[in-house]
Amino acid sequence: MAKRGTSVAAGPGLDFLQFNDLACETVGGKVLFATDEYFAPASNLLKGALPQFDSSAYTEFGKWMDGWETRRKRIPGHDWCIIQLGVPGRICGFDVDTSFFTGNHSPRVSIQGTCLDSSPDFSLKGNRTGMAATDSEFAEVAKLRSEAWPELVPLSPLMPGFSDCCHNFFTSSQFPNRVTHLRLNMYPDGGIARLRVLGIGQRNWASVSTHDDVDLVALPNGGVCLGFSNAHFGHPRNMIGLGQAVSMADGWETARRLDRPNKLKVDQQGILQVPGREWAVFRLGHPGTIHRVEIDTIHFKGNFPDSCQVEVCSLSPDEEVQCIQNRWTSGKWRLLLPPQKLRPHHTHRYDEPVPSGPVTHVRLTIRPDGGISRFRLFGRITRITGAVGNQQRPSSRL
Ligand SMILES: NC(=O)NC(NC(N)=O)C(=O)[O-]
Repeated sequence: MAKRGTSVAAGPGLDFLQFNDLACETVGGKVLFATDEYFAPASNLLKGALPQFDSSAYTEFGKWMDGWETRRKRIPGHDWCIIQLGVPGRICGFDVDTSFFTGNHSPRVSIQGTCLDSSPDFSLKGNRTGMAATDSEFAEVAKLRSEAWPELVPLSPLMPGFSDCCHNFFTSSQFPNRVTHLRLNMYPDGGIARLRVLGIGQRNWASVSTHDDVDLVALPNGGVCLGFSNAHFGHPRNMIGLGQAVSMADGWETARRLDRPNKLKVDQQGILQVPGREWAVFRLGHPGTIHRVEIDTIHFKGNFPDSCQVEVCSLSPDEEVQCIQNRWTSGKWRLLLPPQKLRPHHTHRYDEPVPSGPVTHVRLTIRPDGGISRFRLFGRITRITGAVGNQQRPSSRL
């Protein structure tokens, strides 16, 4: 198990904790089956919000807990559930978060995974607190033969959910294949607050034509954040999530920079002249040519950035490794979108960016600081050799 607070390698210089959560309910992840949901339903595992605790909250079944919690087992066997990922992809690691489960946390887990051709047509519905799986649900799930799925995390101990040790990190680098479904096993029973499944989406690009318009940086299309200067209030990966942001927490928000001058000056376009900036770098899901940029400041009203700019480059796998290792201080960046004044709570559409040719990486820079809720890069895929795209990367690298 990887220790809390340490960087967890997912490739040369990469930390899988920065990757996307492919199972979160906000990207369509769902629990299809759970052996038992007596104290709290398994669907809680996939909530986007951080786990909560209310010392005075009880249900008719026992203490209210914000996670998946089964009854104390008095029969042979162990508890498990089947999760359908919202975004199929390569899994680099897991965070099994036991927040607030102390004295009732699951002592051990293992995780299995597979890639199914089609989604099973059954799924748990509604609040299942107080329920165990029925015989017909067991018969349905038996058809998946999930007990034989490859093991991504072997049987491993879990720490209880005290605030200093509630994150149990596991790497999954030994399993390079695309995954659509997981089986989470608790031995023998107990509670887990959240399961974060960290990886990179993998779309089937063979079915996409070079004439189709696609968001090349979107999470389901394989976009991934590979570096950033500041993520104090919200991680930049949130910007490539599905749909419109639900709140400020669903976007990228930096801390206020401390180097903002006492008296502010603007240039002729009304853009603030300040020394400070914040940035985030993404690898596109597929190399492509970008012809439309969207920058959304929805929800950021008193804290939107004054301006932004977008740069692009095309990197080979080795060049990408070098850039990650030197924290993106190098790179062959070209301007895609020159500095633009931004407005609060607004979707900015730029239909005529600088023609750039095929690119693999993008850097969004904001001045001096603030929040962006969504970042979209519409374009067309280009089938080029030698450049980095998730679908073309050797299995030894992400
Ligand atoms: N106090 C508890 O949490 N007890 C039990 N759990 C719930 N949720 O009531 C248990 O022992 O598993």
